[in-house]
Amino acid sequence: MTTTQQQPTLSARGLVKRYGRVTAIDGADFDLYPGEVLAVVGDNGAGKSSLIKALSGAVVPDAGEIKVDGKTVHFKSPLDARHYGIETVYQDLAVAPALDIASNMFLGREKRLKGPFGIGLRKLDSATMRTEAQRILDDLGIKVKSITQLVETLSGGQRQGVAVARAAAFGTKAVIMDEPTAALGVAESAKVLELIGRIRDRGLPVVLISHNMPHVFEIADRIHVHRLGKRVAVVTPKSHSMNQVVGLLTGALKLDDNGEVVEVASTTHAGLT
Ligand SMILES: Nc1ncnc2c1ncn2[C@@H]1O[C@H](COP(=O)(O)OP(=O)(O)OP(=O)(O)O)[C@@H](O)[C@H]1O
Repeated sequence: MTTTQQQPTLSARGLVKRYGRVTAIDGADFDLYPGEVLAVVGDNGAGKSSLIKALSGAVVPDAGEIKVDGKTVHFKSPLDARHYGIETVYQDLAVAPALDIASNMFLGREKRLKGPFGIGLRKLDSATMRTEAQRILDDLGIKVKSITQLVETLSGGQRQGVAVARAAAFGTKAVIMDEPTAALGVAESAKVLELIGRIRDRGLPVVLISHNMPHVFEIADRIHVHRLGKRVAVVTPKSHSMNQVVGLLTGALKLDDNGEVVEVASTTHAGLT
């Protein structure tokens, strides 16, 4: 159960990221608490991807602060974020289709044989990697024919499962997922959502970027609404309706000082230059 009395696992204050004249993140705040699935929603171009890229080390923000377990961090690359236990599953998945499942699970973290074969000849310990990869998939309830199956022979949902399982296996603080169900059918999406729930229940908080409101309402504990480069609201599927969340992300609605949803008077394009 999430309470905002806890210390966030991953948080940010006042993040800014500019690409030339475009301000993709404009003073954004962010909080992920232990034991939760936090959905990040927003219109196209709101800056969701840029925000998670900053949180996962893929871009370096121009200003602002990121903290892991309350300690300020300065990620210079995704590897830095990984060292802190933050794993990201990107939209394009970054799996190697021509390699088998076990090799994909250990991509960049290959195990070498002990002794002269491993140290001198850098021979891979394929047997151990296969056993461990199988255990990870079994733990998460992901079924595949064989751990030595090439990833290119898997369905989109199974590939997503391998990428998510890899993140869940190596992440110790958080798993961030950018639109994990975007390319999947109904049944495969349901499996990925189930998997997200299982990862959360095993104690690893998940950040889920999604345009799919029914998915968000099905799985998220809290919803971070992003608009024009910043966080404009945090609500829950229990306290707010899908229509309200859509209103908040389009700017038709806003939260007032008491946290109540109110309509925004129609604007006359003030502020647009
Ligand atoms: N590498 C880049 N170079 C230039 N502009 C960029 C770059 N990445 C993002 N932007 C711009 O920053 C803004 C925010 O983009 P971002 O991809 O973070 O938004 P998003 O909310 O994830 O959008 P979508 O839902 O469409 O993926 C957009 O105007 C986008 O065009």
